[in-house]
Amino acid sequence: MASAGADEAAAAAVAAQPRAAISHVIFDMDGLLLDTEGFYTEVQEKILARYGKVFDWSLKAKMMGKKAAESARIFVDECGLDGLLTPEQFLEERESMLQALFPSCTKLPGVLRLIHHLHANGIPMAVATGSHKRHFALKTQNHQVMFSLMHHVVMGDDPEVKAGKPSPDIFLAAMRRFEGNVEPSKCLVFEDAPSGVAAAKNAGMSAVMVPDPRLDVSYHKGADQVLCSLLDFKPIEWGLPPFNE
Ligand SMILES: O=P(O)(O)OC[C@H](O)CO
Ligand SMILES: [Mg+2]
Repeated sequence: MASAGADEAAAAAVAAQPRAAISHVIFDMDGLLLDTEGFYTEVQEKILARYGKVFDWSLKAKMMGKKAAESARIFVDECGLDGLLTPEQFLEERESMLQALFPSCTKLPGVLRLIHHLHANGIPMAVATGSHKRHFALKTQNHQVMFSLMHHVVMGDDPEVKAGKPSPDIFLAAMRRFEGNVEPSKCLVFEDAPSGVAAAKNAGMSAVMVPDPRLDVSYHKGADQVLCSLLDFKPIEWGLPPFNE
């Protein structure tokens, strides 16, 4: 067993050489802060079952994190539903089911601890979500306090977000809305989706991925760090103030 002295020396070494000198943090929302991805899966499984098809995780990996219209197009194309269902009909069909589910969403493990810690230490935070304004309101209605700690939120239907993730648009817009002149290399993005990790990297930022365990590990590549849960995040590795526990 390592001695207390050895533990302290290891912590000092990590602090002396962080992976990056992060000053600003940007969070994805669905599947990262809020446990909403299961709702999308459930509803999409139901719609696809009507066509005798099964919704699987390779399709999920392509759809998650995207703007609604983009993920609808992927759903129709990948499932071979052209001529049977348009992307617009798909969005309309899933809408009432999603609206009923979103308000009951819960926070994912470790979210509150990390956000309160960063806030207490004066680290500016933002949210960058592919969700549009109407869905954002439904998902966050029971999590207002947490979102009030964000400097700002950028949504998928924001005029500055021309293309959804993996385009860097949303993360660059989030970066520009912080006060001062913030460099991408100083921004750390937390994401659950492969397209979100790619968007962060395309923006020149660091990316910590917290994927669903059902997502194949081949989708982890590109992330600077992959964690099972936000509870495993060690701020000191990124030049951020350490937890006090
Ligand atoms: O993961 P987010 O927060 O970018 O949300 C994207 C979609 O709304 C859900 O996949
Ligand atoms: Mg997400």
